[in-house]
Amino acid sequence: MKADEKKYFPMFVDLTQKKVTVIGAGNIAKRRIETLLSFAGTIEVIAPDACERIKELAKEGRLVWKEKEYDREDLYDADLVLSATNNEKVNNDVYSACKCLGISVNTASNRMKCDFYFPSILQKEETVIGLNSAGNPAKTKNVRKEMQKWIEEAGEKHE
Ligand SMILES: C[C@@]1(CC(=O)O)c2cc3[nH]c(cc4nc(cc5[nH]c(cc(n2)[C@H]1CCC(=O)O)[C@@](C)(CC(=O)O)[C@@H]5CCC(=O)O)C(CC(=O)O)=C4CCC(=O)O)c(CCC(=O)O)c3CC(=O)O
Ligand SMILES: NC(=O)C1=CN([C@@H]2O[C@H](COP(=O)(O)OP(=O)(O)OC[C@H]3O[C@@H](n4cnc5c(N)ncnc54)[C@H](O)[C@@H]3O)[C@@H](O)[C@H]2O)C=CC1
Repeated sequence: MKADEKKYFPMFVDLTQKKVTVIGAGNIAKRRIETLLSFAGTIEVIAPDACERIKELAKEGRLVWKEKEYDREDLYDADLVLSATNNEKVNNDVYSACKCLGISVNTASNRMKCDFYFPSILQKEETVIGLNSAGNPAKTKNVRKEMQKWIEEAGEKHE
């Protein structure tokens, strides 16, 4: 099957007892961590430098930031790995190591190196809507914005 003919199955996964290891602590890592905060048991971030928000979350004890460059050892106790550094070589190494270790991995810089795609998420009470467009993030972002409007409008109608 060609990559652009694939469809991704929306499996709703229990991460509450799992450890998610994020390599990199820039914009993309931050965006994804903000989403994961209410779902994942433990979040560990590996990066020599982190954006302000990630530093703040580390201070608040909501994640663990290891201020260092990535080593393969960082992956050993991970249940799920997100690789989001701005260094393609590092992202590729994280991907290869995870494949050897049997850990599910997402590589933000390369759609071909993902066991799963990171969803766009909408939440209302206990309902979670996860969106994916089989590798078309711009489309997903537009659909998310449209749906957000519908949900807000529907809420207003019921007030
Ligand atoms: C395949 C996928 C794999 C994965 O990473 O999971 C992937 C891959 C890549 N994205 C890239 C670029 C951008 N991605 C976004 C945004 C989002 N990307 C997300 C998911 C995914 N992105 C996965 C499948 C998505 C699907 O099919 O639905 C979202 C849903 C979730 C999230 O990131 O939180 C979030 C929208 C959230 C929302 O707004 O609701 C924006 C826009 C922006 O940032 O504002 C840009 C800028 C340009 C543009 O618009 O295209 C690049 C090139 C990187 C480079 O330049 O090197 C790659 C690499 C590649 O394609 O190989
Ligand atoms: N999938 C997606 O939605 C998108 C993916 N991207 C991809 O994500 C990558 C990251 O983007 P941003 O977060 O904006 O970059 P950024 O420059 O904000 O952050 C990069 C982070 O990687 C860390 N890093 C660099 N070398 C490292 C190493 N050896 N070990 C551990 N951490 C290391 C840095 O300390 C920094 O925290 C981009 O290179 C791009 O390819 C970009 C836009 C959207």
